[in-house]
Amino acid sequence: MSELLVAEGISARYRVDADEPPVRAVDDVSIVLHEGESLGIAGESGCGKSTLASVLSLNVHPPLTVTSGRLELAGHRLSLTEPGWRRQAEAMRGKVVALLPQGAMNVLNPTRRVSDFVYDVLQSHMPRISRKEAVERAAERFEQLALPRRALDAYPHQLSGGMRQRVVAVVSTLLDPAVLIADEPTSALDVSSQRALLKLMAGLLERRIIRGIVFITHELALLRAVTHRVAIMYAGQVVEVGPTEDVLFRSAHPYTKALMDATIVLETGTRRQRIETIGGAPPSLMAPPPGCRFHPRCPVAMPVCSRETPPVVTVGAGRTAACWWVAERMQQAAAPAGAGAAGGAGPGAGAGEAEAVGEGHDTRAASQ
Ligand SMILES: Nc1ncnc2c1ncn2[C@@H]1O[C@H](COP(=O)(O)OP(=O)(O)OP(=O)(O)O)[C@@H](O)[C@H]1O
Repeated sequence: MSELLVAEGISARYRVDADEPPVRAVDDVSIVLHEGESLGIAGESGCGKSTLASVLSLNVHPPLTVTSGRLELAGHRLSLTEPGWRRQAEAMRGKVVALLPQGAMNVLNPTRRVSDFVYDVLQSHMPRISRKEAVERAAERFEQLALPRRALDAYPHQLSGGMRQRVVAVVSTLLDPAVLIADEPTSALDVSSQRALLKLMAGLLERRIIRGIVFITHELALLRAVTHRVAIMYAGQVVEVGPTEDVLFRSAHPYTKALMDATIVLETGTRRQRIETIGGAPPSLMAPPPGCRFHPRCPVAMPVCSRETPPVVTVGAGRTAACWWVAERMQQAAAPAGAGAAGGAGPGAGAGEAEAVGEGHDTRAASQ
């Protein structure tokens, strides 16, 4: 499968106060989106998902800066720290990559019709397009995706929230971007509007209107519905990547397992959530812990985890996890029988496949 988006070693930080260290919101993240694929990005609130969405969609504005990394988007290469990359990014925004942000429906101006919005969007990239052509182009796309053509004549208040969100989603694809970065696009929608938007996004891919989607959410149920593969983030880093069902139901990384077992708790007075099944809270991204950032909360942490950055281990076909504990288990599983494999992966976990971490906790305890 060919690669549509390749992000390598992306680090991005917010510097809000000169007297304080920057917030290292995304730190050395590498991901790949394949042609025709929907890739989910999940993790607790504050783990850097939206920041990564901003970088991947080339929407990087102060106080956010990119400190390292390379991006390849539909054959266009950008080195995000070289002078001139912003100009290049500006030319690609909307045309090569488009962002559907949280609460996108609110971009519609209440005093103007949807058709005015369509014209504004298209005209800003295609100064010569006539209003008639712009509206016709949108109408065709609406029909293709089973949205009523009459929505173009409506003012935003005449449409439901779900319809407004779908309208903005479709308008964001009018310049035929290769990649759509959808950042929590279904948040604040009721269940039936969520379903309709997910169907619309699947339609965009199936009809090859777009060639790939990065779908950001903290709702794990949605990942199953829309994504082929998923990357799990913790404290600004990717900890596990693989096919969605494998990552969610046969998690390799202790954090993914915790996330799957979690009761997500909304913290009073904020829109942040934390996981209740494991103690502690995610670290401050101004001063993340050394080694593995999850080690202070990890039920299977080893001494090395607090000292050294974990290796990225292949745990199956197209699956990786960044974890010392997983690395040790893979090594044990690969060792010949009787060669000190006590406490290694259990039955069914061959050299190329780590077993789900849930059972692994018990196995490891037995080996100590
Ligand atoms: N404009 C900003 N200025 C300073 N820090 C920011 C800003 N936006 C985000 N951050 C910080 O960057 C870190 C990552 O935030 P980000 O919004 O990317 O996470 P997230 O996983 O998308 O969270 P959520 O699910 O709540 O949107 C957090 O520590 C957050 O407080």
